[in-house]
Amino acid sequence: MKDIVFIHNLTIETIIGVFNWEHKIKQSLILDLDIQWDNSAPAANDDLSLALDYSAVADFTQIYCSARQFELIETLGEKLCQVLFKKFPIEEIRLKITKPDALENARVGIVIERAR
Ligand SMILES: Nc1nc2c(c(=O)[nH]1)N=C([C@H](O)[C@@H](O)CO)CN2
Repeated sequence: MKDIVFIHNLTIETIIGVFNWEHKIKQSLILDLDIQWDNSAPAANDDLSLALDYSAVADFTQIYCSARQFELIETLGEKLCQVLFKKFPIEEIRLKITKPDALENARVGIVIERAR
């Protein structure tokens, strides 16, 4: 089994959606990130500089997503993975994006898994 650093329930307000009315308002998205990271060295040394700092990843993700505008959550997910690979030395990401207000009678979203 591989180690993970996770950030779950990261709530972001951004412009997202395919319809014209969605281009004029911000909507909530909930992101769950599971990022592969070997946690043994940071644990052995009790050293944040060896760890994947979840607050740095969460802050970066928040700023990136709230500053961009896409139609599909698939596009946002793909672009976010690409910039996370550039910004942090990470190898694999599982990303779930939920759009909680999209449907009244269901919870919908996507899951993607990407490797560098
Ligand atoms: N697979 C997807 N389906 C839909 C998306 C999406 O981003 N990915 N978006 C919409 C609309 O924007 C919808 O959320 C408006 O309520 C519809 N289907």
